[in-house]
Amino acid sequence: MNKAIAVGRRAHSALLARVVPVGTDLHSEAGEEFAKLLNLAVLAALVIPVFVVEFVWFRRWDLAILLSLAGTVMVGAPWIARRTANIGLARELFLISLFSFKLYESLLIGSVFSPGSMWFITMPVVGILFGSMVSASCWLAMGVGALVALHGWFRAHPVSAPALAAHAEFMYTYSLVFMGLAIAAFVFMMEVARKRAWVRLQQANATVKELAERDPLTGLYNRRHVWSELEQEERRAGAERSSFFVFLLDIDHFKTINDTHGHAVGDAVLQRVASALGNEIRGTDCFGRYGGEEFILLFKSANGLHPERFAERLRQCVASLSFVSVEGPRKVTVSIGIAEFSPGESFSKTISRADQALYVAKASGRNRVIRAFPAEESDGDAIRTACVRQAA
Ligand SMILES: Nc1nc2c(ncn2[C@@H]2O[C@H](COP(=O)(O)OP(=O)(O)OP(=O)(O)O)[C@@H](O)[C@H]2O)c(=O)[nH]1
Repeated sequence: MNKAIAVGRRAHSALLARVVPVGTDLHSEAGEEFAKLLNLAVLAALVIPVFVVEFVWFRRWDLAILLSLAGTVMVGAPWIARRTANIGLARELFLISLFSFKLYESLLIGSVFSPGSMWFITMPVVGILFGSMVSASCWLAMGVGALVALHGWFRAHPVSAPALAAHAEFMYTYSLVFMGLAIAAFVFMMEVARKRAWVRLQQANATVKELAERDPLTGLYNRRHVWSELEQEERRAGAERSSFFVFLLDIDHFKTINDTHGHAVGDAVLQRVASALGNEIRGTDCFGRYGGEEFILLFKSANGLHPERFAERLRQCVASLSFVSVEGPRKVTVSIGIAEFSPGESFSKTISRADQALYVAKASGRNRVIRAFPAEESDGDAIRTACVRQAA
C-alpha cells in the first residue's frame, strides 16, 4: 500500500507540476487549492467514462452525450482554473456540470428513485472537502431542493414508466459499485495528499533545522549548534569519565585581507578556509564558525587521532591555500589554540583556556598551534604564557 501511495504521490506531483498555473507556488494556499481541484478532475476522469459506457450500452445517446459534455468541463476544471486564474470559478463550474447532468438524468429516469439521484449528496461533500463551508451549504440546499422538486414534479405529473426503468435494478447496482470504487479512489487520493503534506512538512522541518544550526556564509555549524554539542559532550565526559578537546582557530591578519582586498574577497577567504578545514575534519567531530574569522572544533579524543598533531595538520592545510587578489596569489594562515576538557570544569572554561592558548599563538608570531596546559596546572591567569605550551 505504501508503495502504491508513493507511486501515486509521484504521479500526482508530476501532473501537478505540468498543469499548475505559471507563477503559482505549490506550497501556497492557492497551490493547495489547485492540487485539490486536480484531485477532483482525476476522480471525474476515472468515474465518468464508466457511466458513459453504461448509457451507450442502453443506447441512451442523449445521456451519454450530455455526460460526456459535463465530464469535459469536470475533467478540464484545472485547465479552466489555469486560463482564468480563478480556482473557485473552476470548482463551481465542476459542480454545476455535475448537478445539471444529475438533474437531467433524474428527470428522465425515475425521479428521486433514479439510480443517479444518490450523487446529489456528493456535491456538498465536494464543497466541504474541496471548497468552503459557503459552497458546501449552497450545494446541500441545491441537492435537497432538487430532490424535493423532482419528487413534487413527478407526483403532480405522473408519467409512464421511463424506457430505462426496466433496467433500474441493474443501474442501481452499477451505480452503487462504481460509487464504491469512486469512494475508494477518493480515499486513496486523500491519503496521497496527506502523505504529500507530511513529506513537505518533513522537508520544511529539515530546512528550519538547517537554518537554525548552520552559518549562512560558510555552511558550517553555527555557534548555537556547537554549544549544544559541547553540552552533550560535557555530560558524556562526566558520565563516562572521558575527555575531549576544544580547538579555536583564527585566521591571521584577516582585517588586513579585508582592508586590502575588500570585504567580498574576505568572505571568499572565509569560505575557502572553512571548506578546506571541513574536508580534513571527520564527521564524528563538530566543526563550526565561532564568529567573525574564528572557528571552533569539538575534537573527540576517542577518535584515535593525536590532538596536537591533528591541529598541526589543520594549520598546514590552511597554510597551503592561496587566494586570488589583484596583486596575484596571496597566502593565508591560521593560529590555533587547543585545550583539553578536564572533569569537573565546565566546557566554557575549556573554551576559555583554548582562547588563552590562541592568544599566546597570536602573540608569539601567529601561524602556529599552542596547547593550554591541563586545567589543574594552570593558575587561571588569562594571558600568561606559562599556562600553555607550543605544539610539537
Ligand atoms: N569579510 C568578512 N569579514 C569579517 C566577517 N566577520 C568579521 N570580519 C572581519 O574580520 C576582521 C577581524 O579582525 P581582527 O579581530 O582585528 O583580527 P585580525 O586582523 O585577523 O588579526 P589577528 O587575529 O590578530 O591576526 C574585522 O575586520 C572584521 O570586520 C565576515 O563575515 N566577512
